[in-house]
Amino acid sequence: MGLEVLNQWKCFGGTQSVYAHASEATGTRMEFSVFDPGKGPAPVLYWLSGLTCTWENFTAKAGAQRYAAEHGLILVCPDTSPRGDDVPDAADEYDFGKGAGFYVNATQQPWSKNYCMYDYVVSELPGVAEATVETTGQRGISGHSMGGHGALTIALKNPDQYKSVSAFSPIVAPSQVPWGHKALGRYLGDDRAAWADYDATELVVARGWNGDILIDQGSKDQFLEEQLRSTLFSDACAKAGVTLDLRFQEGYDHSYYFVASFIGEHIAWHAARL
Ligand SMILES: N[C@@H](CCC(=O)N[C@@H](CS)C(=O)NCC(=O)O)C(=O)O
Repeated sequence: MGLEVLNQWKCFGGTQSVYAHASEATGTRMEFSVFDPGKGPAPVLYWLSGLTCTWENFTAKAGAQRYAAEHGLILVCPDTSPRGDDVPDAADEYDFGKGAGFYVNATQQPWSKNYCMYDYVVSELPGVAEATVETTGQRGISGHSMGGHGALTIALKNPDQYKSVSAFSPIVAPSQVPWGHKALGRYLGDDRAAWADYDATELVVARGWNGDILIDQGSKDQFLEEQLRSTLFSDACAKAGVTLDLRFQEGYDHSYYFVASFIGEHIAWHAARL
């Protein structure tokens, strides 16, 4: 399967690339970005973005390349859903359909044909993205909001594949918040047992985590109380005996200004563990 180079820029001594390919998991053309510091084999940090995003939000707004170059990490950022005219969507809803794949494998019609973002990120993207760079074989994962949910659930379910996990403003308990009720209910159906397999708060108790976890959460995040509810996850980690550093950052909101303010610390944190 061919890889199309959509763009390449020199950036902090390395290369920022954007690629497209035909995905087997989603049955669509998928785009993703890769930053390579270009100094030989490096670990890979996967970044999963939030609602309404593509690979571009993090790549253009977070300012992560400076720190990735400094610490010698490759960055890979996928899209947040399948795209294309033939892909079902909920056009008037920012929190469902395109731009809102929730990193699950949908089981319900009409979503199940294309909305297989879990398989895409876990089983297909690493092979495709890592063929463009030289890696050490080590992988970490992080993300923002819906992407924080993706990072936590994917790491907890695949500890052999991801050695480090962190998140910004993550959805930690989709089974208990409106964004999650809507997305999991429609992608997975009414059976709440199926939701538990994509719920970090449930997964950390069921599976544990052999390492520590870092979460940054803005205290003035407009979604904190209704949708994010970070302390549900810190309570679950305490119960599971998992070390979580949940940092409430005073005065910060949900935006990429917040992500940009702390991404350097997350990259250093991952680099120390990979
Ligand atoms: N008010 C936003 C709600 C969605 C939102 O805040 N999305 C976050 C992730 S949950 C984001 O990163 N948006 C894109 C950006 O800030 O670049 C909208 O409707 O676009």
